[in-house]
Amino acid sequence: MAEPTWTVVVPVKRLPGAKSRLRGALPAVPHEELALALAADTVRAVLACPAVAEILVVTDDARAAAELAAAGARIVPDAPDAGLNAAFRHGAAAAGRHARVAGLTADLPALRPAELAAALSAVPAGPPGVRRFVADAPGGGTVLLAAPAGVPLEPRFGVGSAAAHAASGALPLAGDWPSLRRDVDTADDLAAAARLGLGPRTAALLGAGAAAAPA
Ligand SMILES: Nc1nc2c(ncn2[C@@H]2O[C@H](COP(=O)(O)OP(=O)(O)OP(=O)(O)O)[C@@H](O)[C@H]2O)c(=O)[nH]1
Ligand SMILES: C=C(OP(=O)(O)O)C(=O)O
Repeated sequence: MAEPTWTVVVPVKRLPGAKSRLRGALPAVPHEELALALAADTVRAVLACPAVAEILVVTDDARAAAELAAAGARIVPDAPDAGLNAAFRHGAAAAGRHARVAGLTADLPALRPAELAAALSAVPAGPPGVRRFVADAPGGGTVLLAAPAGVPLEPRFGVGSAAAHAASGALPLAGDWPSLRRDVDTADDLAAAARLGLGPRTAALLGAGAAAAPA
């Protein structure tokens, strides 16, 4: 059984500008509803993960902040307002020096708490203090970056981030965690996530045709 030792930092962009590659994927659904649903299902799964002590959502979006705080997240204003890596660093700083911090993207609507727990449990607790990352399903991006206590997160998310994290000394975690690796950037990604089983907020938007994840 995983111990609740991790602080997970999840950045959420202001909804009107978020998930721009997904705009129009569900023509009947306002885009901001979809972006918020992806984040809400991600946060819900993190909160249900037995390895997680606290979730910090870094956002300046008032609507996302209200909903995710009500769900149980601690909201950290995106004071740097300088993109996702600055938001990750800011959240990690708010977590404190003694926390084990993991950064997670907010676009994982199929995430299963047990897969997140398995990935976090695969991070060695002791020396030498190397950061670990989980690449996304295509392999080029990153969904999770974890640092041992006292080690800076040093996030390098963005295009080609898996290679950037490796080049910065982080090691990949190799587990078979399909729901963790399934980030949603495009309509095809959303269909792939639906095949895995979506969380309830995103499933409701897709309608009765989408498979809901088991509780
Ligand atoms: N707080 C904060 N979060 C961000 C920022 N930029 C991206 N994010 C979040 O970082 C994560 C990964 O970002 P992307 O997958 O590139 O998401 P995106 O920028 O919303 O999507 P696109 O517009 O399609 O590039 C998502 O959880 C975003 O909400 C930012 O400037 N501030
Ligand atoms: C943020 C990332 O990319 P994407 O926008 O493709 O999810 C990443 O993989 O680091």
